Amino acid sequence: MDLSLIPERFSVKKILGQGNFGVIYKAIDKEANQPVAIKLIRNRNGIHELKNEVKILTRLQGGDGIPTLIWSEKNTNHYVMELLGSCVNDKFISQNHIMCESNFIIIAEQLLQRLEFIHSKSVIHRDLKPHQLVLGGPKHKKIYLIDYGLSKLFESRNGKHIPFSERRPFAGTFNYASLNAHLGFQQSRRDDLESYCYILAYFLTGDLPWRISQATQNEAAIKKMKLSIKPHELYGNEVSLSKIFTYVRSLEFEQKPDYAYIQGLLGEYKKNIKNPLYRISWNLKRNNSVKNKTQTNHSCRKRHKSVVALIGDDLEANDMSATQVTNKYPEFKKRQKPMKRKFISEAPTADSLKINTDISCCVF
Ligand SMILES: Nc1ncnc2c1ncn2[C@@H]1O[C@H](COP(=O)(O)OP(=O)(O)OP(=O)(O)O)[C@@H](O)[C@H]1O
Repeated sequence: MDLSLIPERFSVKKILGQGNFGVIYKAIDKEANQPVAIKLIRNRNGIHELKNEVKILTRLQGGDGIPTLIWSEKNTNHYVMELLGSCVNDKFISQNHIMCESNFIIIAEQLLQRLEFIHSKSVIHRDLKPHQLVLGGPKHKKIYLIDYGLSKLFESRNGKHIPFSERRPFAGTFNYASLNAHLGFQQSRRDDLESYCYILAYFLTGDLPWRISQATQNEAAIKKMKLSIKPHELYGNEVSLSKIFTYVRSLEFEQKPDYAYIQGLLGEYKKNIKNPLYRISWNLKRNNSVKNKTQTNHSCRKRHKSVVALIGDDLEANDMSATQVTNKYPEFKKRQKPMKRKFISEAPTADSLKINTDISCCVF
């Protein structure tokens, strides 16, 4: 990586995270005497995306859960932003793809607020996925939405919506992209919300219908499944979540989503949570999360119901950690195998996309 253009003011310490386009470093801002994060693109191919990201981030500054931009300059290969904490997806994977219902609803509500905010600034994200949710703020209890490299303005300054068009190059990540994005339609607010629905299904069940089978790890198969997917296949008996998906799928291209309606449906889901917490907590025992999961009659969970129930009992009776649980129940461990994230330095090839469909993809 070419770190030579980073100003003296910043002293680079270590790599925090990597994506398809960039590497994120932790650094110290010597002037402000505070830690920061630097996003550096891997090669010149990413320069357009970096420029776009800085433009969009500038527009979104001040929004809740939006990383603060600290330093940027034209024609350079990096920018500096506020240092955030762990990626929510990494936490989720480290907890064996289990999320307690309190965390689930907090994340669902906060992500909806982030989307409403960015849409109010005429921005669509176009690459929503669990990796783009990072913890930050006081005690790292808030969800930040990151990575605006593929984002786009959907309306002009005077509020005129971009026109609908077809045969658009794909922008996004196959597993979480909307059906319209697969079909090559111009994206709009509704497509961010469809990706939102897939993120919710992933956090709720630990997977997505098209992720479960290795055989379906390619775009054509994912698109085919999304063409015929029914809400219950994503959310089981969670009626309120199914209603969100049905509503989102019914939105017109230019239609402003009714965020309050979606929030209301999340509220219905929330009513059924016993002892909800008001801040994110990754303490499995305290949240009684595995047991909560067994209480929800969901098709994806049903198949593993007996082993999950045993684990729930163990967690309660023996105060076991998640690692102890997975060691004791290899069947569970096998199911909860963490997804591998493959980092590539070049634009993704068809083959690499077949291996890992969580790679962002866009032709500018
Ligand atoms: N401000 C930050 N503070 C701490 N960690 C961060 C920050 N920004 C990003 N990260 C970490 O770096 C990872 C990669 O960041 P990002 O998604 O911006 O890279 P990318 O190359 O654009 O990824 P993609 O492959 O999705 O395009 C994130 O998942 C997160 O874990």
